[in-house]
Amino acid sequence: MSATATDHVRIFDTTLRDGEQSPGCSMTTPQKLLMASMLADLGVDVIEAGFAAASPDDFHAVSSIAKQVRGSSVAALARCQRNDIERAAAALEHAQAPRIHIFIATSDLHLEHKLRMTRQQVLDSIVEHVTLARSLCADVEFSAEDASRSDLGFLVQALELAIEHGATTLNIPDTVGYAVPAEYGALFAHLKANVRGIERAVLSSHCHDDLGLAVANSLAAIENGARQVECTINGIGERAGNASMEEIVMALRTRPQHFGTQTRIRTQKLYPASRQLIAVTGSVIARNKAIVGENAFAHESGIHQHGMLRNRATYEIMSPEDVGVSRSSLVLGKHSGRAALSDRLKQLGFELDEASLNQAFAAFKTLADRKKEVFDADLESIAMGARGDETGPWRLLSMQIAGEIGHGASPKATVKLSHADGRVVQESAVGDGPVHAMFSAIERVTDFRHELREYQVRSLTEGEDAQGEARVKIHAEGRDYHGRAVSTDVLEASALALIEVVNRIERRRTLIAQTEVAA
Ligand SMILES: CC(=O)SCCNC(=O)CCNC(=O)[C@H](O)C(C)(C)COP(=O)(O)OP(=O)(O)OC[C@H]1O[C@@H](n2cnc3c(N)ncnc32)[C@H](O)[C@@H]1OP(=O)(O)O
Ligand SMILES: CC(C)C(=O)C(=O)O
Repeated sequence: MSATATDHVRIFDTTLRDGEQSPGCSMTTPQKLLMASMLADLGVDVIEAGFAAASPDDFHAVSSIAKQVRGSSVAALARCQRNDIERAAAALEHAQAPRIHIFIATSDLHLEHKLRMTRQQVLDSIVEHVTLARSLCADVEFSAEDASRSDLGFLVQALELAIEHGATTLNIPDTVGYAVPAEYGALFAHLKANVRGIERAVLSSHCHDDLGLAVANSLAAIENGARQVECTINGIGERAGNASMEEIVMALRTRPQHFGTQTRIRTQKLYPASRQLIAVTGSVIARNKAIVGENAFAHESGIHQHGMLRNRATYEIMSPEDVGVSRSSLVLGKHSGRAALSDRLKQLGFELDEASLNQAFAAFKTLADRKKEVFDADLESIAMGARGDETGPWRLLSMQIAGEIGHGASPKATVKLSHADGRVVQESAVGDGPVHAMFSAIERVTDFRHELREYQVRSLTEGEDAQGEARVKIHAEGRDYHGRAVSTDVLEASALALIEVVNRIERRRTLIAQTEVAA
């Protein structure tokens, strides 16, 4: 495909090369292979697999990725040195779409103090090494390292020579994260207008985050003609990191009119890719990191939660599902209000009247002042305390235990329950003990499969007619439910605690069904 055949923004992912240059982010070859296949699946256009001449291990990683990855180009970085370029070409031998990426600095600072070369020597080196790379690979990218601090006239000269000798992508790195958006954008506009032969190449940005401007600078480059951006998952990279892929991709997607161009990334895979990188490197990200941070779609304050419940667009500019996060969460904490509490309680199967909700809300605020986050189990306890009578649909009419009780015995329980729809159902079951037998019988009556995770009974009062409390933790339909009931008979309390949970789950199912019908 010619450089100008399409106007989409190519994503050049350098997680495995520049990303790996972040201290603490080294990856083994199998880890790199895992990440590379994830990147290909994500839809990145180019995977920079490494710097083949850096070490035998790097060579092996690049060549393994080149052999295995299909669907994305695979690039290897090389200095303007024959050996580097030949090693890159050798490592890329089996790639479906290989790219040699060569670089040399163009700023006077780097020329004088690092390379100890004159401008003319750098120009000669570009000619020699772009020509060599092109003789070994049809796809050659040239990077003018420290471009943003280079003399503009000299930079134009260097880029023109690179195009003339076969480079098809011209990368303009802000190597030390020094540029600001207006300036970096203007640099691209100038190059687009003034570099001879630029229409034969794709202009590319490569931004570092030393001033926290890597993404803003990349977007300014796109606004001014860049059609490749170099970036990394989670923004990892040398020093403060590189531009973060997920932020660039979602900025283009969220503001299509503004940018007028898109990437080909499958955005639903952004969050899984971010999690996989964290798992591989052990390098965590800030909770508030845009797009993929733990808090990116979490809403805590009452006014926001109230707005979200009415219409998500009030406080969300993109949907979490679009980046692979299953749903936004209303985190219940000290800043939450009644709307969010009532919504979460409904999801847990509690329909509270206004007085009970007010009582629950007061208890919730007291707890939230003491705890950073209030969990579902806390809410269940609060709701159970606030609610008056059991609200069905199942009601216990009678229960009987027959047979011996004790080691090796198999007592039989018979329970009779009524349902709000008019049914009266009786079932029996045997079990290892009376509670087991009774829970099995209730399971038969309600036709509801569950797994008992925890069961506790305790005495609340003293004496022969002491009140016994039973608590159950049930795992059903992918989550845990807590139930509690009180009776002078602990077996009855146990049955009521289980029925309490069964009822909540049934009410929750009804609520979901009603919501789906309404939607
Ligand atoms: C901005 C960037 O991210 S650039 C990429 C950074 N990545 C890496 O450095 C990859 C890991 N690097 C390495 O493993 C090693 O540095 C190696 C194997 C590449 C080189 O190691 P050494 O040969 O010991 O050189 P060393 O790292 O000390 O110095 C770099 C040399 O490359 C030269 N050099 C730097 N950039 C270039 C370039 N683009 N083209 C040609 N020569 C270059 C330097 O002038 C220096 O040369 P000198 O030794 O003659 O003074
Ligand atoms: C080699 C180039 C692309 C680079 O990593 C930089 O300039 O930061």
